[in-house]
Amino acid sequence: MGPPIIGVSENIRKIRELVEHVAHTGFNTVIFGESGVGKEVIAQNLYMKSPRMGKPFVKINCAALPEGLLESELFGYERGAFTGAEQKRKGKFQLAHGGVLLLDEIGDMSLVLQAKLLHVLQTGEFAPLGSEKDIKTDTWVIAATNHDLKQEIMEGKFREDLYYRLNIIKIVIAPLRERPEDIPPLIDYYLQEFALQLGSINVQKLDPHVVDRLMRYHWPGNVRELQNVLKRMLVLGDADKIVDELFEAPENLQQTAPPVPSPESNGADPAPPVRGRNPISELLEMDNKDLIANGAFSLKEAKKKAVDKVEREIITYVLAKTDWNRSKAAKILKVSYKTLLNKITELSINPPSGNGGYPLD
Ligand SMILES: Nc1ncnc2c1ncn2[C@@H]1O[C@H](COP(=O)(O)OP(=O)(O)OP(=O)(O)O)[C@@H](O)[C@H]1O
Repeated sequence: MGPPIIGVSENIRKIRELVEHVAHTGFNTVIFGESGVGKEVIAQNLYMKSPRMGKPFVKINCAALPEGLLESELFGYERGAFTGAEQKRKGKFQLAHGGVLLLDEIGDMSLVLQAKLLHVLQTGEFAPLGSEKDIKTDTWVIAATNHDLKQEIMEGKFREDLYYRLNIIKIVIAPLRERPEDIPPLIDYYLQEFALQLGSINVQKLDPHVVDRLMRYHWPGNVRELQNVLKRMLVLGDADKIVDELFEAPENLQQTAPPVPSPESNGADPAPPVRGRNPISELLEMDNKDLIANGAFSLKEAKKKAVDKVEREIITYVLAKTDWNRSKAAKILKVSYKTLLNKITELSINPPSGNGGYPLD
């Protein structure tokens, strides 16, 4: 079964406590959190600490299957229930009987299936497709989602009655970037795990400055992404280069996580900037080393670059909002049409390719 719940943050400590309290109750539970944040681990730990341990733990991803297939996977079917149903087949509710059914990505379930699920939760019974007879099920349903279900209810995409049925216990896992203190223990745990998997006896430790940099990264893929980085480090070595690449990936340039105060600093000292890029080099689109090399940097030059960058961003934003209509954009920006044309040329602002250039305006 899955790993223990690793982490020292307030968020993870509270969740560990909650798991201890909830596991024996079998109350329906919804686990909220971004992808890769550990929703399945929490569900597995709930199961492992419950009296249902040893009975089946069944998982189904509601986002991965089209409605018809998801329905037959959940409830099963009789022979001849639909074209192609040559054999009777048990559904996940039957397979999970006595144990746990994890409904992953519940926010993606269609309204029709939501109604069926609600019925099972209310009555403890369901009928496989093509069957007249109801089957009893004693299944602990744990749902997971990275959607805001309250918002989905407002938009008419998720049933409110189902939400309240499922959501007796609510567990919210914070993204990894909001709990960087969990990164060192996760690193220790997974380096050991992966070293074992690779058959190596010597478990490597990461250099503290590498750990420090990893704590500043914003981890869009959360713990799953951290695992992948650690695997790369074990196989390829050169941890520093791997972290450089992490920060230099184009989608990550603007998104360094806020500095993490070190325990000694009482939060008062700003953390040192990440090597390679910092907010100034970001703004000026230069690497740190170029910034201070051979007189390439002057306040005047820096100011011009920064102003150009801001102007380019604002003008592009307004043009995109006006469907690239320059006279409308000039009015919004309160500059003359001619000034805007000059800026567009000077700053090389073009509509996205495939947009067919500027419309006649
Ligand atoms: N707190 C944690 N302790 C130990 N391992 C963790 C923790 N959080 C996540 N992991 C590990 O990270 C990986 C991704 O976690 P998991 O599959 O539980 O995420 P998820 O939120 O269910 O993702 P998705 O929404 O994409 O299905 C797994 O291998 C899991 O074991």
